[in-house]
Amino acid sequence: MKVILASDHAGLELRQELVAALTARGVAHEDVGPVTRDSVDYPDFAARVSRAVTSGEATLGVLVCGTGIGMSIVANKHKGIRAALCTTEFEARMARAHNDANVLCLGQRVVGAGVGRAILEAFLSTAFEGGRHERRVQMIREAESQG
Ligand SMILES: O=C(CO)[C@H](O)[C@H](O)[C@H](O)COP(=O)(O)O
Repeated sequence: MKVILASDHAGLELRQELVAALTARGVAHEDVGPVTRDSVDYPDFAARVSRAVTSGEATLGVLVCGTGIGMSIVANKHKGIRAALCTTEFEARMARAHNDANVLCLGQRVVGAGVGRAILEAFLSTAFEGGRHERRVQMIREAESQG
């Protein structure tokens, strides 16, 4: 498994916390920035992570902005991306187990570092359940193809 992470300026510190957590846990990851708190535009970073996931360069993506909303809107415009904006561990588990979400979005202005780390842990440690959920995820793919 390889995780790719990005943020905008409003998510930089939480992203750095998550990178440190992945390093401590020994999870392969790539941090694609930004490196300073200078104001940047979240669509650029959401696109970078989304393309890495859809191309197979990374298994899962993590995007952090102020609320996580902008990142999730952009990521979900990318075909093959199922981005989940999560504020609780439960949502993160369900996003993986039921929706096979492949991008986790977090808001640094919404959740603290401890909760953010716990959400990431839940997201990474939960497998897609398949079964009835596979049929529904397939319906999402079909909806994407229909435009
Ligand atoms: O897209 C967002 C809100 O839906 C993100 O939270 C951004 O990080 C936020 O809009 C950035 O705001 P700023 O005033 O430019 O710091």
